[in-house]
Amino acid sequence: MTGAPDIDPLTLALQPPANETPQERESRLLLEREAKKRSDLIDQELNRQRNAEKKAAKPVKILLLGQSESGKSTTLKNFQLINSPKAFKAELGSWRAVVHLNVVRSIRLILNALAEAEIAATTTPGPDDPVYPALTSELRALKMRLLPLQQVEAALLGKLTPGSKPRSTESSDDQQSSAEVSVHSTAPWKNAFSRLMNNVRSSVDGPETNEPQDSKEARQLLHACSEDMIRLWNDPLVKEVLEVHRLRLQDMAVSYASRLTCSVSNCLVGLVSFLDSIERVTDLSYQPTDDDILKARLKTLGVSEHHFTLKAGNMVPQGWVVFDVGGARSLRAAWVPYFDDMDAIIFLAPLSCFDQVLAEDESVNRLEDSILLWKMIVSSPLLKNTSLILFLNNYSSTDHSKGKTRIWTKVRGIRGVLWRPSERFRTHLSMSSFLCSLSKLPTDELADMKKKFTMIAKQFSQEARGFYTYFTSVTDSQATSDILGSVRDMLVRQNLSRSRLV
Ligand SMILES: Nc1nc2c(ncn2[C@@H]2O[C@H](COP(=O)(O)OP(=O)(O)OP(=O)(O)O)[C@@H](O)[C@H]2O)c(=O)[nH]1
Ligand SMILES: [Mg+2]
Repeated sequence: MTGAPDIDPLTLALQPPANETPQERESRLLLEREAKKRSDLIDQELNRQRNAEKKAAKPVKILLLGQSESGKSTTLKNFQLINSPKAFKAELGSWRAVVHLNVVRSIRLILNALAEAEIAATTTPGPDDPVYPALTSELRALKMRLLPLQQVEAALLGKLTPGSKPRSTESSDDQQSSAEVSVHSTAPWKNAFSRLMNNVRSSVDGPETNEPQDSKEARQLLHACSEDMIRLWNDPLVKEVLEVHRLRLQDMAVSYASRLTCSVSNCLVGLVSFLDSIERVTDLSYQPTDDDILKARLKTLGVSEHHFTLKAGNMVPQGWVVFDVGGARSLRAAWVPYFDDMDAIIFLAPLSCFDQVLAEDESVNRLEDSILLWKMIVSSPLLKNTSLILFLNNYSSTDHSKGKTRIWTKVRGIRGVLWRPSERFRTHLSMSSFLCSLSKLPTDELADMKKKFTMIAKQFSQEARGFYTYFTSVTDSQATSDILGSVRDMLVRQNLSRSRLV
């Protein structure tokens, strides 16, 4: 069959007119070239925008690193408080249980020290040994009356990780008695607590009505012991016993003893605030404040991931992911898989660790460990392009009552540390409350500390990268909010400039 040739109408329309003159042809081609140029430019711009959007849509990833008790989880809580306050509030009930565990645990550590004092009274001390004061009959009676609190601790811990034993980095029975409250970050501990306390809604909306019997009993027992706990903590003899206990055990090379010492000293530092607020936190209607939650100690095991949507200035809100890790030595191998693809590391170096040893290894000074850890992180090839944000933490600690923390102030001989506080610094610390004094530390000492970490960052970084330092006190929510605000703005700017939008 024959007919008209099958010509595409669009091709037909685009064909040059049949009677086109050479000048018309010339100007048509010129117009076509210009149109093509414009079209290519538009394509290029669209591609660039697509790539930029792809990059901008990628969440900003931050990894919190540092040794145990350096303040990583406290920094994360600040992120939550600032960026998802509703979720933070919804967890009040869960945190109340953690605060109660903190109180019970610190009381138990004091009772342990009193028990040591009683045992020591039956033996003859060495010529240089600090000697325990004799316990009064009132103190002995107090100790007996507070023993049932151990059941409260066991009950709360038992509910913390249902179906499994509460985790601990320590193993023997004795050590178990001084073990820290810790749960694996993948364990649904908050759900477990919620079930235990059955109060997630009521903690937000009003009084609890449906609390399980065992947890109610635990709270009532805590409330009933409140006066005795206050009396114990305020007894000057107890302070003396704790001071002698610390000095004695510091000089002993017995592993368990040293472990207990550092447990007492390191942990009570974090728990003192609750010992000073026993009446308030054991009240039957107690609801934790934001401040309480920031100070409540719950050791992290494993790595946990937290998602936020943050808005910097008039920018489009952006996804952020913050990773919190367990800082104990045995948990550090789990960090490495997270090194890849991080935008920034926030490293927390605690300033309050000159005279402390690691809870998990009493032969290691905390400051030395922190410096070695910083070196390892700075020189890691996986992190060579990652920005470093250093929080020199505890700089301004105004949140502890004066005097009561004085027992932890003695700076004793530190052998083999990479950075040694000067005589002036040591005198300064030993004269005043350790925690309270940090806000008044000689500025040249702080500058030295900053210089030390900065030098390592410069010396061990394989490539040029962002490096920012802040003096922080992450239990101070206002100050931390300002710092996290500037970290956010800085990372947003950095991300934008990487995606060439600015
Ligand atoms: N006063 C004061 N206490 C702090 C500060 N930072 C942390 N703490 C306390 O120190 C304790 C330990 O803090 P965390 O944030 O749990 O420490 P971490 O680094 O997460 O420790 P791990 O989970 O064991 O790795 C808590 O009781 C905190 O309240 C600070 O800046 N000032
Ligand atoms: Mg933690």
